[in-house]
Amino acid sequence: MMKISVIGGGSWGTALANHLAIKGYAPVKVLVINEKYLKEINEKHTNENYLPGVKLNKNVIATMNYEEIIEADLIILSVPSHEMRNVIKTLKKYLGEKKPILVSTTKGIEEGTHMRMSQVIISELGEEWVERLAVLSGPTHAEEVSRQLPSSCVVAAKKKELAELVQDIFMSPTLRVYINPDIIGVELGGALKNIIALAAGIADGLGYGDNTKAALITRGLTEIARLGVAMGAKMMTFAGLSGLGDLVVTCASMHSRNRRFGILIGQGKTLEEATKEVKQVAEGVRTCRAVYEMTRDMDLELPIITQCYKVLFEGKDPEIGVSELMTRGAKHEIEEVARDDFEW
Ligand SMILES: NC(=O)c1ccc[n+]([C@@H]2O[C@H](COP(=O)([O-])OP(=O)(O)OC[C@H]3O[C@@H](n4cnc5c(N)ncnc54)[C@H](O)[C@@H]3O)[C@@H](O)[C@H]2O)c1
Ligand SMILES: O=P(O)(O)OC[C@H](O)CO
Repeated sequence: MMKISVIGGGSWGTALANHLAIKGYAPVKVLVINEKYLKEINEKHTNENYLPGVKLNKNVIATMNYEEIIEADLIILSVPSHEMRNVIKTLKKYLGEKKPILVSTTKGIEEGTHMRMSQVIISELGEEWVERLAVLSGPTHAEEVSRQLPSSCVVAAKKKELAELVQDIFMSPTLRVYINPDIIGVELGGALKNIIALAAGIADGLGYGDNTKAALITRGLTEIARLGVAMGAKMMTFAGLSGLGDLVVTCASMHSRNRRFGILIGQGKTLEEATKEVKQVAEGVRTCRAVYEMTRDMDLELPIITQCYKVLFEGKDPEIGVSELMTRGAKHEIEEVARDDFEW
């Protein structure tokens, strides 16, 4: 059986390690950066800060040692996007000649470079790693996967054989895994939905209703697809698990850190206050800034993302932001590129 390890002992890394340990992989080593979590996972088999109330499989073993992590045939990356480059730089030092499969589960875009996570990884490790790298994304809150509630996700990789191998490793009666060759679309779906989840949370915080939420989800998906296609993704990927699927779960669930962050902003809290209160990583905040900067000079209409940026980073009153979204010029619902069957 393959040896598996995980870098990032937060909610998602721990939930995935537990999932694979339940499937029979043993041990699944998880890199943590704090003695407290090391002791708690190895002695009590819990990670209360990140997965309250969840009893972990005894084969989930925490370590603070990269030497143990690189012994694996497959390494899962579950760190915040702003830490990915540092993590890969460190990993590279330990890898030497080893070439494990890497599975990125991080949903974000790097600020400054505007790279997707797989691009960050390849830029540090080199092009020869493209065929060793897969991306896993989809509507999978750690709180539910760790309780084995039926969930589904998607794996993208350059080579079909690698996507199928990773599919087989993660697939279980409670986690159904699909494959998709569109790495760009799968990564962007997971990263961009976080911005729309912030916007949905802001609308909730303002006291708006389900109609508002549905409008944000639907028109948010249009923006995700518009930007995604401009960046080389395939349109249909956004109708899948890493697009619509993850967007729905994140905008609707109180598990979502991004949605909870947005609610606090809608209630009038500052960026700093919301960051302190949510504690764990709300990826949409950095991703919103990265996307705003990346697209500022592009001829792309991204009204929800733009208003979200202005509310988060320019102190704009969110009610004014919503009002400006509502009072833009009248529009056709369907994108120009797909309008052939929709003209009068
Ligand atoms: N939580 C979920 O339900 C979920 C589901 C799917 C994908 N994701 C994605 O997975 C990524 C991680 O999310 P999370 O929910 O686990 O976040 P989290 O805040 O719960 O945990 C992040 C973990 O990364 C660790 N970490 C930070 N810097 C590190 C470093 N340099 N080296 C090693 N570890 C480091 C932290 O100590 C923490 O344990 C995010 O991109 C998120 O979008 C999360
Ligand atoms: O808690 P969030 O908002 O980071 O969402 C977690 C996952 O991306 C849901 O699939």
